[in-house]
Amino acid sequence: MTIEIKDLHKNFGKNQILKGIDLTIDEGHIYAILGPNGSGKTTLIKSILGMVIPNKGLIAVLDKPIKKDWRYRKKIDYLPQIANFPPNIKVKELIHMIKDLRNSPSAEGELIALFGLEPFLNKKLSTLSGGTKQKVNIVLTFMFDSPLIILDEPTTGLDPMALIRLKELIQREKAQGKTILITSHIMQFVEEMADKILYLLEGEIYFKGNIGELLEQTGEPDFEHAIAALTTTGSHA
Ligand SMILES: Nc1ncnc2c1ncn2[C@@H]1O[C@H](COP(=O)(O)OP(=O)(O)OP(=O)(O)O)[C@@H](O)[C@H]1O
Repeated sequence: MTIEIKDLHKNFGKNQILKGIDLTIDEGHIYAILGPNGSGKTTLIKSILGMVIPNKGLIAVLDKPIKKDWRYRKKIDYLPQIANFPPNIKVKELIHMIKDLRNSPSAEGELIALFGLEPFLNKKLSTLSGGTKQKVNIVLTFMFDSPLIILDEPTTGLDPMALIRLKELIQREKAQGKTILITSHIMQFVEEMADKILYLLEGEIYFKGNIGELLEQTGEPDFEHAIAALTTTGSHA
């Protein structure tokens, strides 16, 4: 398996966000991490990345516990929900900076062409539109060749053409046997991309399974209504 999580707890002050998450993420699948706003999706992702330190529990990535050993991070490509890069640097400078930091082979040229970013390479980040910034972030995420890819709200601000490109890119990575975790509130995107659904509610994994199982369990006619039904009624999976 790629990731194993046991009894993971995270509090922010008195706020219990994750209340005992047990989860196995298998290689070669696309997992959607779903749940209402504030349910802890980003907290779970950041725990896997070592950016949030759990209060209790164990996380192992690629068969190694992540505690006190940060080298595993080189095996993960991460697209954050909100990327905070210095506004005054140019797109090509940012790409070079990230390449230098990672010091791994990268394939940014093809991705720049795929998302039509050539005209923006000499522009400062602060002058870009939201969607163009997101395309730059996608290039930064996909230009390395890591076995695990984590995408937090990857579709934000993308136009239809860029969305099609992103979907092709994700499928291509999956076909190479990579493991991909995605959070998104766009149910059509999730339905098209994910083969496993994880639904977080009140600090626990409330549902885990594929879309067929979700429809069967909720008795709803389609995916969007099934997810909505999990929030309001439903029973533990
Ligand atoms: N650093 C922090 N300090 C205090 N509280 C935090 C911190 N990070 C997250 N939280 C709280 O933890 C809860 C879960 O946040 P998180 O961002 O994980 O939710 P989410 O499921 O990703 O939400 P969304 O769908 O809105 O992106 C929220 O109530 C949030 O306010």
